[in-house]
Amino acid sequence: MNTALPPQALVLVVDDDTMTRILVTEALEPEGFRIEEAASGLEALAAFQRGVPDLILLDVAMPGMSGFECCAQLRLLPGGAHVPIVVLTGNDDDDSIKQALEAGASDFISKPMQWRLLAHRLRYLLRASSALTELNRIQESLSHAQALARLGNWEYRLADGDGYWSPELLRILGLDADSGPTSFERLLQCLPEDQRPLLLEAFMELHASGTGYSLEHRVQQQDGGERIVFHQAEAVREGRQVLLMRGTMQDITERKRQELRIEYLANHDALTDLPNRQLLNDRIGQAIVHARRSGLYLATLMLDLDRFKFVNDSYGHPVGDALLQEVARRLQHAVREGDTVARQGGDEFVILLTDLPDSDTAEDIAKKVLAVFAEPFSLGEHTLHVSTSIGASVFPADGDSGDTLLKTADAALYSAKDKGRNAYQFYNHKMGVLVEERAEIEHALHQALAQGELELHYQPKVNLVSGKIYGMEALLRWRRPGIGLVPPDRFIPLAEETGMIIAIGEWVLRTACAQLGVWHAYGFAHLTMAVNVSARQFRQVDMPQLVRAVLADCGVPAHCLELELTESVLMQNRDLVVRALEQLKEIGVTLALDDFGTGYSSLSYLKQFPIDVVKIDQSFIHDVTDSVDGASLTRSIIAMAKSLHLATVAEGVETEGQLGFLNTNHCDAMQGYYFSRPLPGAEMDLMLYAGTRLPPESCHAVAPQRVLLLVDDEEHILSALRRSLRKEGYQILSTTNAQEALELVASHAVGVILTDARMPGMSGNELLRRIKGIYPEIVRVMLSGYPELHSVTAAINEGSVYKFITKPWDETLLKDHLLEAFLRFESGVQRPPRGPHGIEISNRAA
Ligand SMILES: Nc1nc2c(ncn2[C@@H]2O[C@H](COP(=O)(O)O[C@H]3[C@@H](O)[C@H](n4cnc5c(=O)[nH]c(N)nc54)O[C@@H]3COP(=O)(O)O)[C@@H](O)[C@H]2O)c(=O)[nH]1
Repeated sequence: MNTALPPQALVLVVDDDTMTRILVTEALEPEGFRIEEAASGLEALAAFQRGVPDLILLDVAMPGMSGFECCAQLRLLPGGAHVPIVVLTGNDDDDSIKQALEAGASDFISKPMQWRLLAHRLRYLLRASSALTELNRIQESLSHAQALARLGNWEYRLADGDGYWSPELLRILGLDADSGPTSFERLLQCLPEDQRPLLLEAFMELHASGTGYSLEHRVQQQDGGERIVFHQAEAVREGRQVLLMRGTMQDITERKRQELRIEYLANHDALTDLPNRQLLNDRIGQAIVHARRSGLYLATLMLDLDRFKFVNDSYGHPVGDALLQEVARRLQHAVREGDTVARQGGDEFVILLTDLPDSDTAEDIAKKVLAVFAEPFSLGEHTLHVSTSIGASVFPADGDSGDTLLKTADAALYSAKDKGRNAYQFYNHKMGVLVEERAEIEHALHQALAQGELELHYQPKVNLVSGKIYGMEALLRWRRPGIGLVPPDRFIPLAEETGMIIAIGEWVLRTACAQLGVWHAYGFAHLTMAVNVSARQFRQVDMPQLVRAVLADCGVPAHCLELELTESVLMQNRDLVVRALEQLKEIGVTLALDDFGTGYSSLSYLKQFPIDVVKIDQSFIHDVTDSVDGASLTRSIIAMAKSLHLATVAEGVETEGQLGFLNTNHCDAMQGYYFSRPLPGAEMDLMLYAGTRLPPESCHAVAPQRVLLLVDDEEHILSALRRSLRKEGYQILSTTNAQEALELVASHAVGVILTDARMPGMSGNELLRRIKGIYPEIVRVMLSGYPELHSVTAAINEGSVYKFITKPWDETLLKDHLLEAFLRFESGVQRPPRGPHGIEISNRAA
């Protein structure tokens, strides 16, 4: 404790008697004090406000303001509360002493004073005051520290039963300082009844033997609130006798809450609040023990939502999350309270059914769970129809541990998915064989890359105008020791699932580019190489960076590398994929969309990605010669791709008929067994050196250009239209004169005519009527500032107009409508106008 005296302490001497002031000064100054004098109470107050002294000597009997009054007022001044004030009283004047102490005096000195001792007395008082100030400071600091640590303390003296509770202890107990005795009995009453025996026993032991205690218990505050405290106590003994007991009590409510929350989160899924995998495993373990004892059954139903990825990708993650929450809610309602619905992660849920009388009951519940999905899900503005697949396993038949029950349910889930969506499947032994087979392939595949068992075969792609090989597709094979050549379908899905596709995919890219580099070096510098990229590679690998590195390592120009992506690549995390594809385009790589037609393929969808090539899936090509649908779908895909300036490659061409169809419809390139199967690099060398190609009669001429005729009597309209359409790749003819339009149609292979309605000489209606009569295949579009009903109905009645576009036109829609008109022209079908009265006026989306 710092109780050093101030050097040259300042003493304010307040006395109306000049002689007393002089004598005090004479006695104190030689002892090192500084003196300030005041002859009245008012002077004293003024002097105090000029500078706070270290001590005040104050006469009580003064005219005007008395010493008592002055003392009381000094105490109220800033800094006045703790200054020692010593009053000067008459000898044995008990009343004055009492009155002065009540007014706030610290001490008194009776007159006549003993001048010799005065300095000693004042020094002692100054030291005591300094010690008191320091004590107050420490007390305050301790209180702050206790409040900060939420830790209070108590003491209990056995001799007199007196005790002390710190302010923080009172706060923890929810009590006021003056709300009663600080006894142990009262402390005990602060605990809820069920907790009291715990503390009582510990306290008795402390009292009897001095053994300290550490307890966690609850306390009940007066307002009903409860806190959790960590309570420690010890005894101070003299010999065997306990003199004092003291303890601390720390409020650990928040920490406890957080611990409980952490424990909860460790066992629950944050999105749905359902038990997570860890808690589920625990529950299955307990349920197995219980089922063994009771002889009852239990079942695990493993659910995987059908096409959940599509929901996430199409509507965004917030909708996906809301769907998972709603599924969790419905599943909980569908089962009994004692059953567990858990979320394994992603869109996978597991239901643990306990206390089943037989395994048929599990089947009934599986049906009930499927029915839960019958009702569409209303998620904000979206209404979604979602189904699930369920794989089920039953204890004890399908597994006697949590792990095996989940594995067998998972195998059954695979089979349920295979059956199609919205189905359940119980585990059976055959699935077990498949599971083992998978495990074995997985193990062997791990070795395959390191042991050089993977190889690439190359399938040529042929240009259908020149008939020449212009590129290759690299196709992976696994030469498995003792088994032979394993096709990729048998192991790529597994490699995808396990993540091995990352290393394998990089090996494929490097090997294919290295082979391309060799072919370029041997004079086949025009060749391109297509490499398949899986969805997981795109998700987990920085593809642009990898491609850049591989191209640099192999010395292959970027435009010669083509990456084949499936729609599953595009459908995941759309923004990320678009960014990566744009970077790949910047590098100069060609991007092809593989297996087109099998997924969600649509025109608008294709427009979103920087794709260069569309590969028409072999299932369509297979059908072109013997199915009307196959033929018309393939024709539409080719026309649609052309309209987007994308090249088309037909996959899986096996027959001359298929090739003929592709030529007739101006497909750009083909690939398939008709020309060559995929071959090892060395065999492909021979084919390249031999210059193998399609004969000219198996090829077609360059596709004719689309010819558009614009007719309007106003030249500025024509030039605005030409400007709007200049990048669409059309051959544009234009005229201000309807008669000349007829001549242009006669001399050019016009596909679509776009004409103004009102023109001098011959109206647009008349012009189109004549064109329809002579060239019915030309698609006729009217551009009119006056969509008057009579001219529209006349044109419709005659079937002479395919579409109306009103002036002023929306540029994007104009392009879309003309493109649609050309597609119609190319498919050879003139569709009648539509709408409630057969009218279609198209300056807005039709
Ligand atoms: N992520 C990766 N996927 C790859 C890789 N290598 C191949 N694959 C994919 O595996 C699938 C099966 O490929 P594969 O067994 O090689 O079959 C290809 C051709 O052999 C086959 N094909 C070619 N022409 C014909 C034909 O005339 N008839 C017929 N029945 N089949 C034919 O088609 C497959 C072409 O594949 P693609 O052009 O990619 O669609 C397949 O999906 C491959 O993509 C790899 O390294 N990584």
